[in-house]
Amino acid sequence: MSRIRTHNTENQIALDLGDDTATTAPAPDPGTPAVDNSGLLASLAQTDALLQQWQQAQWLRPLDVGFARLIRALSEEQGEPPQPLVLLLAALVSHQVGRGHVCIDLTSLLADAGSTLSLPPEEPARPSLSDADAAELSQLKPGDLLSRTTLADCQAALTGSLAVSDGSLTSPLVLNGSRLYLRRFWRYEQRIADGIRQRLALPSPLADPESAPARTLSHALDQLFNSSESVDYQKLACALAARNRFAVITGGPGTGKTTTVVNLLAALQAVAGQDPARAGRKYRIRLAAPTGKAAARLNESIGGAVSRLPLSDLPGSVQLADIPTKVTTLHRLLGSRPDTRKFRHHRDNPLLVDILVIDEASMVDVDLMASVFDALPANAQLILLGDKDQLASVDAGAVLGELCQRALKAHYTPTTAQWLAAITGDPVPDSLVDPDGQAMDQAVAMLRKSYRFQQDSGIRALAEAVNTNALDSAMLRQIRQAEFDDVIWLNGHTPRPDPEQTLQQICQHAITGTPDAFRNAGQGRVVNNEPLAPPVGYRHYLEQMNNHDLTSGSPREHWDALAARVLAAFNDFHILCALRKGPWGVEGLNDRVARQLLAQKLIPRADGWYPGRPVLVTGNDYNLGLMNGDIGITFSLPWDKTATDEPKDTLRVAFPSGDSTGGIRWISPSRLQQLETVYAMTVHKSQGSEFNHTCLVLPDRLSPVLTKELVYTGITRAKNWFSLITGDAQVFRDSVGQQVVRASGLALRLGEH
Ligand SMILES: Nc1ncnc2c1ncn2[C@@H]1O[C@H](COP(=O)(O)OP(=O)(O)OP(=O)(O)O)[C@@H](O)[C@H]1O
Repeated sequence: MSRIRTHNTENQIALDLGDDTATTAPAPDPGTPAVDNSGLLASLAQTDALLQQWQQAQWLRPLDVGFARLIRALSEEQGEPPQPLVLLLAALVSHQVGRGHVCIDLTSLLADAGSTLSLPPEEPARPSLSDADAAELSQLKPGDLLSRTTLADCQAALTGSLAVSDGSLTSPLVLNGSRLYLRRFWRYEQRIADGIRQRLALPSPLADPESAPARTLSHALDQLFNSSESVDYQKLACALAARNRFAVITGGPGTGKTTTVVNLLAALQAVAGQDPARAGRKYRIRLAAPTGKAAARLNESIGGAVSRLPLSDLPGSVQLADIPTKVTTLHRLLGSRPDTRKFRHHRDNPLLVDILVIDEASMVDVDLMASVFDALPANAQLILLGDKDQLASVDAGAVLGELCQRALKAHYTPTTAQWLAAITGDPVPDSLVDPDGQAMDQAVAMLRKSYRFQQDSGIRALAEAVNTNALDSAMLRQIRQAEFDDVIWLNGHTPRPDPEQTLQQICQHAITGTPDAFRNAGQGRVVNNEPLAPPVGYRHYLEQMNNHDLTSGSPREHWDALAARVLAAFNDFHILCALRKGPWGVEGLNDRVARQLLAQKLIPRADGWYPGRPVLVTGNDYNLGLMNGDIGITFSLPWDKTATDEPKDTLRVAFPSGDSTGGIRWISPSRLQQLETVYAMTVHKSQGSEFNHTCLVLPDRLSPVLTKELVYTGITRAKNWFSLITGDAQVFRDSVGQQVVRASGLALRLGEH
């Protein structure tokens, strides 16, 4: 039987899923959707009509329907029209990729189509839909259509289709057991799995604990760690990661991921320095993060950690210059080019690197992770750092989460446990040993102790309660009654508050940070032996902005220093939302907060460009050196005066330089293309950031985006103060009960070998 092939590349047929206009397949005549007696769609035309209706109701994207049509057109071109079920599944797998899944798991789909697909969505259908159409839609949900379909039916229809293969052919769809993929995503997953497996199979020169390199490692770790704990998980993570060409170090906020990786790099350089075969040549190390913001944050923390290294105590004459402190974005590292998702570095032009460390790896999607593996030399070491419990990447995949699925119990084999004990001197707890541990388990280390938060920290206790599904009435009472020093639930006593009043309360909170609501009005806290200022709101940075005596004659450095202070002050408070749209979302709250700031005369206007406007960059701009996620603040500067004119103020947006110099880039608003005002941002966008005081706003209705991971990520963005405001108290509790489960086959593939 002949199979559908792509014309030139596999991507052509798999469509560019970022581009809604990518398909040209015509829309066949819509008939009236109907189901036959078996509950299945009777014809291709009816299937198409149904998909079109779902598109009209915004249940599906035009891209999803376009993809199904393309499958039909290509099959018909080859004289074998597909079954209606194949078209339906094609549209649904495309829909799932749009929701962050790498594939669709047919077993879950058939067991509970409604929640697997999140269809119908909880948001109301488009208002333009007529009552009759809406009524019809309500009868034809994917769950109803598939209620009498079995996995065997799906597999038979798919394997009988020209558009589907097991991956050995360049068909647009790939079926692997019960998982159906768009081919492009199947390839990403395969490239990642191959890259990991190949690295895990490489022999390690450290495998024999009695060998010279292993003894050097052990000696270096002893110098780097001097914990009195019975098991030092940081030291254990270093040893494990040193042994493998691929390793993952996961841990919650402040568990010492940065500290651990700096020690690891120092230990590896010590081993390299002692290795006669390398003749003193140290490893070429690069540090990267998925966003500019995450890279900047690591830049800030890594310098300090490197400067504290006891280098003179280490073997191998490790120098400060051997440990990098500059962090770049992954896109920059790989060499992104405008208008293509192909990078400059790939298999045929690999990166010149021996060790690559990626921080905030939970934000890396399958597409980017596959590109990382492509660009790495085969024997280069890859170390992923991140918090497995955070939200997964915005785009498809949850690579870090999947790799860390078994991290809690570790599953180290007795061999690994003995090796770790020999190298670190600490016995591995029995609870972490499993004779049936898989190869991947031997490369994952979890940090288990938070050093950033004090024992009595409410932020830490609340984050842990959310993460472990232990949000009990005692915890709710504690945050309602401000029993912790650092956490408040501003309207926690009101189960269903008046929406308008709550939105006003959010705006007021945004201005002052409501210090009085915190225990002791936020006074008297000491953190790291330093007194901590009470929590603030946005008034704080706006006052900093106006509180200066600079003039048009002031040197540029003074303006830079002012901008740096204002940007730092802006980091002292932030509102995070679960949603983008609506009054509880970023769009509604940005508008409201701006109007409130205007009403209080803290800003001169509430729309367009004005001094004080904070902006979030929403796309990479390599010409300007700005990355998606960068935050800048608009200033009015007296710089453009000419000799004869009156001084004329000019608006410029100040952005941190993004390197470790702490410099400022001043950019004219007219040059900025992709941005939005950022008094409020989504929790998704806030990943990789940290704010002194974080306010999490949850809406008045539950929706599928409100999950445990979202709430946990929101809470852990708070460094010293956390406030919660809810449109409905129950929504907070219910959100924590919902979990993100992203369909993917990566863990399975790695477990198979
Ligand atoms: N073993 C340790 N003993 C004492 N303090 C430590 C230890 N490890 C880390 N710290 C301190 O804890 C704080 C957090 O450490 P670090 O920045 O390495 O954690 P992280 O996991 O990278 O944090 P984040 O969640 O911000 O990414 C730092 O102040 C660091 O100096």
